[in-house]
Order: sequence, then C-alpha cells, then structure tokens
Amino acid sequence: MNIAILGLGTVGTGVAKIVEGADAMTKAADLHVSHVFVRPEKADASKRLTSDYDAILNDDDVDAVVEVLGGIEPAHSMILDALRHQKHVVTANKAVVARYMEEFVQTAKDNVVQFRFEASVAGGIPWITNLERTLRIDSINSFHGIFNGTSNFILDQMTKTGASFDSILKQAQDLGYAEADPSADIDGYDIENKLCISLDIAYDTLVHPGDNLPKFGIRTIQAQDIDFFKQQGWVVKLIGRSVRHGDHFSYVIEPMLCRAGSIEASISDNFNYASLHGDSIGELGFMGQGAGMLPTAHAVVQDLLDVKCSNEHLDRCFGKTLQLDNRSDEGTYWVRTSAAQFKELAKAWHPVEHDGYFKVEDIDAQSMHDLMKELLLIDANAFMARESGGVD
Ligand SMILES: NC(=O)C1=CN([C@@H]2O[C@H](COP(=O)(O)OP(=O)(O)OC[C@H]3O[C@@H](n4cnc5c(N)ncnc54)[C@H](OP(=O)(O)O)[C@@H]3O)[C@@H](O)[C@H]2O)C=CC1
Ligand SMILES: N[C@@H](CC=O)C(=O)O
Repeated sequence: MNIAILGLGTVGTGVAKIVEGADAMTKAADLHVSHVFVRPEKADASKRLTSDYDAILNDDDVDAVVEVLGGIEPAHSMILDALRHQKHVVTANKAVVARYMEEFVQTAKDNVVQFRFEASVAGGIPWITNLERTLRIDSINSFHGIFNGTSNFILDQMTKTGASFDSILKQAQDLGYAEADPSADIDGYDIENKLCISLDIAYDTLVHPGDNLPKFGIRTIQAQDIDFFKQQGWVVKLIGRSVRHGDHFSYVIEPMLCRAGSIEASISDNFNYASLHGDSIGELGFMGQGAGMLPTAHAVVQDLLDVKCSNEHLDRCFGKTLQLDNRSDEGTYWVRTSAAQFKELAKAWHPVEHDGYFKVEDIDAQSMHDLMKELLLIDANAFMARESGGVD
C-alpha cells in the first residue's frame, strides 16, 4: 500500500521511520512511503519530497494519505481533498478532527474510503479502537483519564525533581511531546479536543470544542502546591472526565488530587491513562505513551494496517442530541489565591482556610469553574484542584 505523508515533523518522521525500518516479517513491511508533502523550500526534485499536493491527489498509486501537519487549515481542506480523490485518510490531528468529525466521516462514506484518527487521542494507546470494540456490545456511560502527555510529564517531573515548570516544559518540547503552541497542553485545550472526539464516539453524538466546556489547566501550579498536596497524600494530575445520565452528560477538565498509590497517581512521564465504563465490561483502563514520535507514529501505522486489512470501524452516525450538565457533579476543591476577595466571591459555599489554601466543599463543577474565571481576573496566579472521589 502506497502512502503519502503530509508534514515531516515529529509524527511524520516517526511514521516514515517505522515504515521504512519495518522488519520484512511484519505487516508494516507491506507499506511504502511514496510521497512526503513538505513546504516548497524543503521540497527537492524527486517525486518523494514534494510540495505539489495535486500530484499526490492525482497519483492513482497513492492509496492513503497521512495528515500530520497539525492545525486547522490547510489540514482540513487537504483531508477533504484526499477523501474526495478516494484516498483513505489517517490523521493524528485532534484539533481538526474535533471540529470537523462529521464532515470527514460523511465525505469518507460518500467516497467509500476510510477515515481513521486513532493517534489523535492518547497517542500510542489504542483508545478509539477500544471505544468502538466496547460499543459492539455495551453502552459506554463514562470515561476519564490523563489525556495529555506534556502536562503529565510536567506534573510528574515537578513532583519527583522539584525542577521549575518552565524548564520541564522546555524538555517536553525538546522531546517532541508538546503541541506547536504548548499553551494547548498546559491550559487544557488539547485535552478538550481529545474529550470531544472521545465523546463523539462513546456517546454517538457531536460535541465541539468551545467556551461552554469547563477546562482549568496547570499553567498556574507552583512547587508549593505540589508539596502541600503531597503532605496530605495526594498527587496532582490533569484529568478529563465525562459521565452520561440519560440525555445529559458532564464534561470537565481540571487538576485532580489523586490518592498516592492509585492508578492515576502512578502514571509517570509522558504516559496517558484512559479508562471507560461499559455495561458488561465495567471499568476498562489503558496505559501507554500519550505523546512522542514513535508511540504516536505506531498508532498511525496501526490505522494504516487496519485500512489495508479492510478492518471496518463501527458505523459512525452521531445521531444523539445530549445536553451538557455539570451542575450535578459536586465535589471538594482546594484553592490557592492571594486575593482577599475570594471568601466573599465564594461565600455561598463557605470556604474554610487551611494553611493558606481554601477548601470549598459540596460545590458543583460548573459553579467552581465559573468562580475560578472570576478569581483569575483578580489573581492571575490562582490555582485550584479537586479531590478525586470515585475516579481513582
Ligand atoms: N507530537 C506528538 O506527540 C503528537 C502529535 N499529535 C498531532 O500530530 C500532528 C503533528 O504533530 P507533530 O508532528 O508533533 O508536529 P510538528 O510541528 O513536529 O510537525 C508538523 C510538520 O508539518 C509541517 N507543516 C505544517 N504546515 C505545513 C504546510 N502548510 N505545508 C507543509 N508542511 C507543513 C511543519 O513544518 P514547519 O516546521 O515548517 O512548520 C512540520 O514539519 C498534530 O496535529 C499533533 O497535535 C498527536 C499525538 C501526539
Ligand atoms: N501534545 C500532546 C501530544 C499528543 O497528543 C500531548 O502532550 O499529549
């Protein structure tokens, strides 16, 4: 099977490495990189390294296109063009999939080709595949996990080494874990894309990234926060989670305090942990590298091999209309702030101060996130984390 790789960055290079270095005895040896699409200044006279996309689209020998450019445009148009030219498409680009899932899936159906995006959520973990496998038997009622390798790497290194946030972020960038704009990793936007994609598949609906979806990242975490929570037996993790009740679903991304010894607390480095709950399977969790060149490329190549073996994915309809509801998701949050006004802002929930942190109990996730939005306007360095209860 001939493939064209769009974008020769971290993931594109990884895909070329796996395919071109494949042991002749493995299935990956059946793949061949015929073209690599690069910027004009990086193209050469060969047909292989090209900036001529029409040549790729019009080459009948190209069976599949791997889109790993990142971003929205031109990735969105190039994916659609490939599908319309009856090329299978495999992508790792969660930003574009989260926004255009339905259009891609419908265009693939119309052109009788496959559209696959395993690597777009949780890197090397076969998460989409296993959501779909579970759905062959069960309804999925909830899922949660650590869906960002960069932020997990930062939190883990801060906990273990005490190094500064900025120096660890720089390491994560050098290791190829971070997004082109790493604020996507530390402010929760990358997880937002991954949660939207997971929701679309798990609940057979369509949820797009947007301001209505509560997310609080780790931008403001400090060494003192890690130490304070550690003293109480907690490990801070950035968790995305969703629960479905009838035609309502909750959706939250926030730092959570996981008990030392829990699965979530033990996820280190760039690893992710993704867990679903199905009717008959119960809890089913997966752990693996969520970011990085080869783990991500592995997931892309697995998708290509599934295309080659004509392994059909579940028929995706996105037919359910669900309402977002975070009001019934109550919990206990800890807040660090220097703003004297916090007690007044949060008075409806009677915050209690302990060693410079405020404990806010029995508050729903929506109200807490609304409260933090107000607080950040006064104290841009404020941090919050929620006690886990039930997710670990
Ligand atoms: N890195 C990871 O661990 C993971 C990444 N992903 C996703 O995979 C995708 C790729 O990520 P990654 O490889 O890390 O990103 P990189 O920035 O390393 O690679 C993207 C490559 O595409 C090139 N590119 C971008 N736009 C164009 C264009 N218009 N024409 C030609 N070339 C272009 C870039 O060139 P230039 O440098 O010149 O801009 C760069 O070489 C992203 O969507 C990311 O979210 C998913 C899972 C894990
Ligand atoms: N930047 C992302 C890459 C994989 O999706 C991450 O750190 O998880």
